[in-house]
Amino acid sequence: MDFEFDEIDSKALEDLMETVTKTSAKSGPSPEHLKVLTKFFGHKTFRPKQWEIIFAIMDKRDVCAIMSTGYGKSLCFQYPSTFLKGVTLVVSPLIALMQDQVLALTVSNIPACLLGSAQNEQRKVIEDILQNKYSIVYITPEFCSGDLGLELLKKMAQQLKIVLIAIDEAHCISSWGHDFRSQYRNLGNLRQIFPRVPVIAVTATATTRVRGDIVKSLQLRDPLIVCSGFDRPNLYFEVYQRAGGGAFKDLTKAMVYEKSEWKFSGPTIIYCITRRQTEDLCEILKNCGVRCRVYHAGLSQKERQEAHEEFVRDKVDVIVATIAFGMGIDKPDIRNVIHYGSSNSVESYYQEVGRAGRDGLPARCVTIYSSGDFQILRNISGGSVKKETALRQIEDYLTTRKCRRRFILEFFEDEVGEDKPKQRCCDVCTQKLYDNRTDQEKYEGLDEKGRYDFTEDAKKFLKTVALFGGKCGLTTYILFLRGSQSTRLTEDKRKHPLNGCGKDQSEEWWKCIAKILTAENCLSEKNQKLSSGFTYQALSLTNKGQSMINGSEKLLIPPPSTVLTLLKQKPAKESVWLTTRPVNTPSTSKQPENTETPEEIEQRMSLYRKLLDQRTDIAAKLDCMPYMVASNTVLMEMSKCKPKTIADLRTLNLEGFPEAKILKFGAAFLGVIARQLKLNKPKIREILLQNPLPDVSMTVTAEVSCSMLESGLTVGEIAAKRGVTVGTIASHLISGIKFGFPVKMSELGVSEEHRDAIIKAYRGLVGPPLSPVLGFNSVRLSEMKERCPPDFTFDQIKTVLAYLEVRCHLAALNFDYEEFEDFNFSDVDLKTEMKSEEEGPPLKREKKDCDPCVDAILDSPPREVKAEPKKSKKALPPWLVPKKLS
Ligand SMILES: Nc1ncnc2c1ncn2[C@@H]1O[C@H](COP(=O)(O)OP(=O)(O)OP(=O)(O)O)[C@@H](O)[C@H]1O
Repeated sequence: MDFEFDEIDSKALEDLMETVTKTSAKSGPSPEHLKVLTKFFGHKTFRPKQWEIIFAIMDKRDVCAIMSTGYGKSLCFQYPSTFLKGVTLVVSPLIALMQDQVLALTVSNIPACLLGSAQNEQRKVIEDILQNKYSIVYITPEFCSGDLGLELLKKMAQQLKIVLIAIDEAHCISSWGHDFRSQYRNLGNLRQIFPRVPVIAVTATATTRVRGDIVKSLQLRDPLIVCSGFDRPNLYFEVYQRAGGGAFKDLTKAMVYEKSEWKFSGPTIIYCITRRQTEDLCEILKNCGVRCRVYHAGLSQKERQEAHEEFVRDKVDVIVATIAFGMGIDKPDIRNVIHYGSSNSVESYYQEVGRAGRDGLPARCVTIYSSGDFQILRNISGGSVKKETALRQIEDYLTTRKCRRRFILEFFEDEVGEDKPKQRCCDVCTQKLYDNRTDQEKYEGLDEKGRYDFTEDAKKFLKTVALFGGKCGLTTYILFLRGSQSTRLTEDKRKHPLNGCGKDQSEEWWKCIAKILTAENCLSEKNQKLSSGFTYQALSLTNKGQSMINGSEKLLIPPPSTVLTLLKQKPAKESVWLTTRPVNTPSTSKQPENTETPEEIEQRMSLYRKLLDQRTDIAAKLDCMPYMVASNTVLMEMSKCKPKTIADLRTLNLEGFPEAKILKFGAAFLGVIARQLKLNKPKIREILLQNPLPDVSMTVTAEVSCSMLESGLTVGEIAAKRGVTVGTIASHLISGIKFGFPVKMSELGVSEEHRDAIIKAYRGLVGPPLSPVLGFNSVRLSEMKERCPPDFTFDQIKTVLAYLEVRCHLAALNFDYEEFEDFNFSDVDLKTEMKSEEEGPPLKREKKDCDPCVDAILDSPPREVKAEPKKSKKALPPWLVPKKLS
């Protein structure tokens, strides 16, 4: 194996192992365990269940772990081989998933490989495995049970130190599970091949029945059963009904409004019910400038792969998909999972939203549905009793008025805590926390008992059903009620006086009325099959419904939650602050106060975006996913702390950014930070463009020479390349100085001695205090030349004067001048000078702080001038006041 944990030699390791087995799981990991964890995985601590599991494995005990998505199951089976310096064999059902994991491990310098049945370099990989080159070997269940696989496994058992057998997605073993794979059934023979090696079975979902099946099939011996629970505290659940203003408007509920644009707050999956819906929605989003792709089973394998790749590589922000987009999405930073249309069961829903926020950061799970979705789902699923029950359960979830998290946890028979609204939990809790008004205080049209009078609308609906003889479905009745002139209605119905009697209410409203009437036993549903095979539900009158049409009985009931959301809301009292956005929800937990100014935040975000770009470049070069290089959190932290050296990076101890990544990618990120820090200072060229020196111009040819100098050529080389004299190039560069090109004085043959002497000569000629901006152009060069030593050239004199001119101009504009190294002095010096003018004699300055150029100016005897009126504390000394400030 070519990875080493060099601080531990093998003797020490044996001693350590003894200590490990003697240590109890409760006493927690030792410093050595944590050292390995940080070095290879970049984590500071184990999550509680992780350590329990890892301890059991190292104690040679079998484990069956049921841990929620994103809990960190992989670490449980990846860690033991790095710590024990052995090999772990992982059986996993999906090649794509294994490829991702192998890539991620390789990036972190943990040697890993993958063996599948249909693989090109099988022989080479097998050779390398047997030469102990890999710490983690991924293998498909099919390969495992083939002849070649069995032979390899036996050799591995004889020749290598196998420390663990891991069965990932272990629910595939059970026909009771939702993804049964027959090849998983044969995995029990691993026990015979590796009798003394501990086995771990991991899955995110397993009922008690499936769990029993796993233990039995894999022949686990007295396994430690660990269940992390189903709760995903970082997920925020929200549900909205489609409002009828178009799909984009609906989706804005799941978006954020930033800089006059609606955006998704990060990588997003939008699930739709049908392929057609995915395509329509994708088109709408594309037209609104969202980078998105569609994914469904009707696309070719290549198209699906491309869409998947573009999403995981951050080339598109949104994937609009059917549930075909599922297993094998390892992307940890998905910020939103949106169901545009209801899911078909609570199980599928929770599995789908489980793909959000696997990195542990907040993520949103938003459902935007319409009651019509259930009919579409019924048509797709065929309407078995099991499917019908599943649909009822998800509908209950969508319409519940209790905490949605609680609903889910109760559904999975998981532990539920106290029944009170919580922060950052779901839209229902948020509503309760921030708006504790009763329904009648909140919505219009409710009586003091919170009831709504549906009598009039109920009668309209029932009359419509009667008119159609109870033979039609909901859609037809609603078309009629809302005054449609569609040819789906016969002419007599289009012209009927009742046509349009309910046009002042929305489609969604009428769907709710139908539901209420069904629940009240006034309507009955019956499945009808058309000759085309399509089924629909006909709604007909019951006796109770019939008698309600002409009776005086009122339908005065508390409205179901679906209706409430359609009622007009009364304005909230000022003190009631309403939000359903988790990101905006204030937390009572202690949050560090952000003391950044808006400019600082903008700078940090600009750096963050550049770090993201750098990550994309690195990932493209390595052909891996960006999140494998560094997580968003790591980059966010870098943009906050702005490390300057590799040592700084190490000190930051960034979660999930281990030593291997620091060494591989640290320099690239540090480069971005260094560039940004410099860039944050306004570029002198930009300042001079906006506030040009008076009476200066620059030719195109001069610009070319300046650019060539910037590209690294010397003055001589530029002259040779352009076929002109050095003097010509010098004149180009001198004009460039006045436009902010950072030409070094030394490049034009000006030493510090030259500079000081020229400034002295200038001062002698013009006299203090200098008014450089006014003075430079009027200076006679021949006079200057006479005042300088004879070997000084005109170009040297012009260079220093050009610098002095820019320098003073910038000082007047209150900019600093770090780009002009030769004239680099801090603002403190200038301010000191300003202060001295305003408040008395200048402070004695330490020589090392002073810029010789400025000293030369400042040290000259004062000249009497008419004092300029003081404008502000920041007023400049008169000699620095430019002619014109734009
Ligand atoms: N001890 C830890 N400390 C901090 N982060 C961790 C720790 N263990 C795992 N993680 C992080 O948690 C995230 C999810 O880990 P992992 O992919 O192993 O989850 P999982 O349980 O296998 O999820 P899934 O069911 O989706 O496959 C990863 O970003 C991983 O780096």
